[in-house]
Amino acid sequence: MSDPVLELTGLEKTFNPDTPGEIRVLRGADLTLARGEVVALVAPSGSGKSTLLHIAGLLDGADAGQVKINGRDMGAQSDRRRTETRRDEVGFVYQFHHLLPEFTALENVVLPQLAAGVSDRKARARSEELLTRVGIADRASHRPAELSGGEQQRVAFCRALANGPAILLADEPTGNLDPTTSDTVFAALMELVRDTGLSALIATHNLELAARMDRVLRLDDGVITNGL
Ligand SMILES: Nc1ncnc2c1ncn2[C@@H]1O[C@H](COP(=O)(O)OP(=O)(O)OP(=O)(O)O)[C@@H](O)[C@H]1O
Repeated sequence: MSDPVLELTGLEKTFNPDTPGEIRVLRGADLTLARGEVVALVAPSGSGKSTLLHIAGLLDGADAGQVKINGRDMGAQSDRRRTETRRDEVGFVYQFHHLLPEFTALENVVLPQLAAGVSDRKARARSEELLTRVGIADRASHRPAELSGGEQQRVAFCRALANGPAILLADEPTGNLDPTTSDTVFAALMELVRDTGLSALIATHNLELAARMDRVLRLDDGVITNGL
């Protein structure tokens, strides 16, 4: 595959090893995401989607296997470099928005940029632009509790893209929304992803949404296979 942004090779992960509660979640999972590609990851509940996304996004480590981001083997990097990669090159969206309740929508998008060393003025301008693109610029000064579920999730998309990552990892990004809202919010996410040329790995139970992506992968029995 030409110019992969994310390469997962032979990932293995076992929780509670050598105990009666041992769960072998990943058993040699391989996955490659090309630049600009949007891939659906479909899997039964409990099969390890979140585990795989956490490892891909450097939030958790694998027992074996390799994670390469933009061609760099993450296992060979220092902790500091891995933290910077997670902050600057990977965006996350979860089923629940995880916005900071005491900050406004705009501030929630500004904060990760300040943490990355962007000036306040630039961070605000970028945040306003992102919120405009997902159609909620008029909600910029609202706190999360004053936003609908769909609006909260749109803010979470903007936050994930705030630092201009190369890769978006999304774990059931519209799984918490009613079907109609899920549809429009998902369309907003896809537009944002396509406009920015992002590569995205999006876990979903929703086969209709999965069918709108470039490729569908399945996670079953700890390995990745093609198709539904
Ligand atoms: N930290 C942990 N300690 C022990 N077991 C865990 C841990 N995290 C996940 N598991 C177990 O590993 C398996 C895979 O979990 P994971 O959350 O990755 O699944 P999932 O496919 O994302 O599920 P869902 O679609 O229901 O969110 C589950 O059986 C889960 O209980």
